[in-house]
Amino acid sequence: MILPFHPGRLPHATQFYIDGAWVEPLAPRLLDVIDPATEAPCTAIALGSAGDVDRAVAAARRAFATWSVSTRAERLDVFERILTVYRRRMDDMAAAISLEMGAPLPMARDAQAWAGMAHLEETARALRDFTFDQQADGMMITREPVGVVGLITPWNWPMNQIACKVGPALAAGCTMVLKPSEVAPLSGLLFAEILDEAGVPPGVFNLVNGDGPGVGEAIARHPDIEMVSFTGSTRAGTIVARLAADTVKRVHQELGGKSPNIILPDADFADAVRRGVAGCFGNSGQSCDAPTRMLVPAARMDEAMALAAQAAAGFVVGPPDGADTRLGPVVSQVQFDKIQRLIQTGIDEGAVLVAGGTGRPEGLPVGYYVRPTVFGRVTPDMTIAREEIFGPVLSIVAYDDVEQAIAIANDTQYGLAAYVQGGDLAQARAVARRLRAGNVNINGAPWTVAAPFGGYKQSGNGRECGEYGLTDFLEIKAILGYGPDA
Ligand SMILES: NC(=O)c1ccc[n+]([C@@H]2O[C@H](COP(=O)([O-])OP(=O)(O)OC[C@H]3O[C@@H](n4cnc5c(N)ncnc54)[C@H](O)[C@@H]3O)[C@@H](O)[C@H]2O)c1
Repeated sequence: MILPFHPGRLPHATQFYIDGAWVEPLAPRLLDVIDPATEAPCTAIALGSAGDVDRAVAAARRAFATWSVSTRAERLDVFERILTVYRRRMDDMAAAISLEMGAPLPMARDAQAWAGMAHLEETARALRDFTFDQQADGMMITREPVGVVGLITPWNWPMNQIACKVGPALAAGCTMVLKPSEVAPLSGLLFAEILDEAGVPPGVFNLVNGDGPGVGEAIARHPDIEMVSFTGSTRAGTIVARLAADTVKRVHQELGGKSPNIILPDADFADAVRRGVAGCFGNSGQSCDAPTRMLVPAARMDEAMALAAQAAAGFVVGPPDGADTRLGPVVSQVQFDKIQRLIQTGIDEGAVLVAGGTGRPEGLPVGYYVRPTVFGRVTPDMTIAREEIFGPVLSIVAYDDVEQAIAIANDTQYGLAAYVQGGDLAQARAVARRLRAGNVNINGAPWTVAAPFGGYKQSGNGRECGEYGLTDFLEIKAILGYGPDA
């Protein structure tokens, strides 16, 4: 059994991890960390400034001289040590994530904290087999670390995102400054403790907490940072890209989504609808790749609405440590208010509410709890079919034929993920190829950490996970002079 996390277990919450040591911020400024289940502060962190970023970048720059030329074996050894400590502290990590962002404890352990470990394992595997040098056509093509990197992460899958950046940066030979989300900073602090105990060389990994304008923007514009890898909203991602342009940084963005889920006419319909509802509501709807637009044949809209409403009723909302809880609170007042506003907009624009609605679920007057909500007869132009809601809110949209389904699916500024359900696998695969998204899942195929993850269009650029993630942290150098007359 996982015990709820006590913030007293994080003795360095108001410090930063720079050059292998816990240090005080240059100018103390505190921010309460709010437990979304109680709406009360559970601890406080320090918010950093551009000066703190300078210190961290200087440490990373010094460490780059040695870490960038470390051997594969030395890096793999560091991964092994990190994983040993991570596995030992897995329950602590799960409890910290549950406290900071509200995930039910079992999910916080078996999905959230687990994902961090799985990405580190997969990155180590990719590193073991990776080809850094290739000789061909009189050249040596060699892949080298891109340099000092800035990593900015969100609150919704906090360790998943941190591991997806820190892992490949380490494997590539980069040194780094991480800024976790200030909304959910406990897991990042715990992760820094893990790397410290694992003996990651000083300066290779640095953590500065802070908000977007104070620390995120200082990272984005810093002249001594060569690349910034950002996961978060499209709004903040574009600010980062603009600020990074002056120093011609490489910018890797993992941004928002509004992913379609096409249920083809020959799918096992009841199963597909139920799976779609579960996919949309998981993590209280706070996943960038959630299938939030369910596309069904027009003739089966009523059936889809009934099945989805029935499925929604099975999602017990409650406190993260509740025995029956499937959905915890959403992360913050800001998110709660945004979701409420968008549910109301769905009603106002004429979508048919078949489950949930505005207000808190019965019996949960405190905490950012949202009613699992399903709208039917949503048209593609409605706000709830276009905007990322980031809560447990499903929109069911009708299509007349498969061509129209594909057109509706692709009619979005986003392109992160897509889903296809169908009996004829060849047809489902053909539809998958026509969807403009970085990940397409057919018939609920099991997820794998080896799958490259990233967006088309305004969902971002670059790819994370495994070998593809590692590649994104490398520069390519051609050394001519390997020909027959060299
Ligand atoms: N594509 C993906 O892989 C992926 C994964 C998870 C989340 N997301 C997206 O993240 C969003 C939710 O996360 P969020 O609310 O934490 O996003 P957010 O953009 O508010 O914050 C993300 C991070 O960016 C920082 N930030 C905010 N403003 C900034 C600025 N001006 N300059 C630099 N940094 C800034 C924040 O402090 C935080 O660390 C959703 O849109 C979701 O789709 C995408």
